[in-house]
Amino acid sequence: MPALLEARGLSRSYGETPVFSGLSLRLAPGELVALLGESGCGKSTLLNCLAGLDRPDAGQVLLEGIDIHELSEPAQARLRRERLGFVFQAFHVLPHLDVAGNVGLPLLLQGKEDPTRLAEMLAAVGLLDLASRMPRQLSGGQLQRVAIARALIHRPALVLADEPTGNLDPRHADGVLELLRQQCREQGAACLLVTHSERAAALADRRLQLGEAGLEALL
Ligand SMILES: Nc1ncnc2c1ncn2[C@@H]1O[C@H](COP(=O)(O)OP(=O)(O)OP(=O)(O)O)[C@@H](O)[C@H]1O
Repeated sequence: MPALLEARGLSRSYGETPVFSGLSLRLAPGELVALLGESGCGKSTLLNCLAGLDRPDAGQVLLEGIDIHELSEPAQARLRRERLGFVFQAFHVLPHLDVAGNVGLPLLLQGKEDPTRLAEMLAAVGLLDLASRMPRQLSGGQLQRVAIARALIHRPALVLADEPTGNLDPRHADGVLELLRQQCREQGAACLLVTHSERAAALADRRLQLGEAGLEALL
């Protein structure tokens, strides 16, 4: 099967300090892959390079066959807006928009507002009753669920999620994992999920470990 996402020979350093070098990775459509590794090993840096939010020092990232780092800035931004769902570790919820405004933003930016889809996503993460709340009035777990719903509402081909269940109780964590699985199963999306949770990793189709030896498959 052709890869939905393919990274070849990715390297990234901060100054003289390498974070990783020569990493290669393939995600097929419909796959949910867990990315594990100790704190500070470079998981977020890798996700940022895969999303085009950070530039690797060497290597290529192909999303649906397109080398994203070769695109102009506006073309890259458009590709991210349309094909990518990114769940940031720090949420990056916009403080001046309410819950519905944040979750609906990807559709608004594409000129494809869809109140039915918005209600469906809010319900899926248990935030329908909080649709008009402002972010400052939300708990950490609620903010995390806003970030998940916003990442999935436009049915992205690729989901990159940085510890999306880190702030959630087991019930909500299971709900979020089920949503990610559904996105893979029903939309053929590929999902790379950074997690420290055994429970989340156990639900993935494959597990990869990032460490000093690079990316290794875990059985
Ligand atoms: N802007 C930066 N300048 C210098 N070093 C950085 C910068 N950002 C990250 N680092 C370093 O790069 C390494 C990888 O960081 P990264 O955030 O990718 O790790 P991580 O595996 O996601 O960690 P965690 O599991 O704690 O979130 C760390 O040692 C970190 O200190």
